[in-house]
Amino acid sequence: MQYYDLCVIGGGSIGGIIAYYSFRGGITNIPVYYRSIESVEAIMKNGGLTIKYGDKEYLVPIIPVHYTKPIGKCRFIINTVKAYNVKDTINLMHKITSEDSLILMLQNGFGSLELVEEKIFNRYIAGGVVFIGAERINKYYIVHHGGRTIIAGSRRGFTSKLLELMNILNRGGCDFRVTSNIDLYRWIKLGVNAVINPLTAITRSKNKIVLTRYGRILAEEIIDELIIAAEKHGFKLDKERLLTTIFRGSENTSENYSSMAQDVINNMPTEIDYINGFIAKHVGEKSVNGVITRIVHLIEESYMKNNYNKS
Ligand SMILES: NC(=O)C1=CN([C@@H]2O[C@H](COP(=O)(O)OP(=O)(O)OC[C@H]3O[C@@H](n4cnc5c(N)ncnc54)[C@H](OP(=O)(O)O)[C@@H]3O)[C@@H](O)[C@H]2O)C=CC1
Ligand SMILES: CC(C)(CO)C(=O)C(=O)O
Repeated sequence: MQYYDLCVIGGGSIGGIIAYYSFRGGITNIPVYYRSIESVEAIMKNGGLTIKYGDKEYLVPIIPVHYTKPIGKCRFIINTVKAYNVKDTINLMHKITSEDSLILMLQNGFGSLELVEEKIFNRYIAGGVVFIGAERINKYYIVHHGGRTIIAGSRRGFTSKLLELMNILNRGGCDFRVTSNIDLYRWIKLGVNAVINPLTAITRSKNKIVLTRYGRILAEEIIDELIIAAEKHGFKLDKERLLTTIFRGSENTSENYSSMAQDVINNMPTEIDYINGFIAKHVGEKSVNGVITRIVHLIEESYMKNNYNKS
């Protein structure tokens, strides 16, 4: 059985950026798993992933693999598929891990980490929040639009494996940090995504739309409800600090189309249920977050002609 140091499941925008930092951090053989044969073939033809960062392009020589044909076990597995695809990767994660492996889930919103914690035992599992803007231009070409911080932590207790992963990614230029309170950061990141993602998706705009007058008004309305939801889970968030984080996030990634805006532009399903829909479940369906969730679902319905199976 072949052993790899690090594997990525889902080599889209964020998975590609993780492969880039890992490669620069000294990991040379990186299997990256994809859902479609088209992605595997396009990346093989290109000789790897091309990452544009600033005005430079880097070729990252990954090993593209279809998710139904695993090629070996991995010490670190970084899962960067969309939240609604996580359930399809559970089997793969079982196959490519051993009891010594660490799985890091990097999806936005709530639900993905919980699902993996529920389904996978005898493995180290961690969650992380990503403050990076990345855009997938085509199957093999990804643009890094700014930000370089990832905060990760395990809800099953401290593991030094996360520090090992931190060393690799830090060497590669990523500001990867480890926390003992990952849920606090997941709530803060939920605030960032609950504002930036639907506002950019509805308007099909770059992240800087949030910095406009109505962007700021809506941000406050969304965040007021998020604070109530967080309190129900025992987290007291400060509104002004949260808004500062959100607006700074929009500035740092101002030229990025959020992952949800990219979904809408590409006629794909969105993660709205894991983000604003999750907040609405706590504060009522008639809330601002409830309305935003329904508007984004309406937009999805306008282009989803049964050509993609979300279930
Ligand atoms: N884009 C961004 O700027 C940011 C995104 N995030 C979060 O990161 C996560 C990933 O988003 P993003 O990178 O934008 O997503 P993308 O849509 O760009 O990429 C998703 C990737 O997952 C692959 N995939 C889907 N199903 C499977 C499967 N069953 N097995 C293996 N691979 C699979 C797809 O394969 P294929 O190519 O074959 O379709 C694709 O390569 C999301 O939760 C998002 O919210 C967080 C911060 C910033
Ligand atoms: C950080 C941000 C807002 C970057 O665009 C993101 O998480 C996303 O696009 O999903």
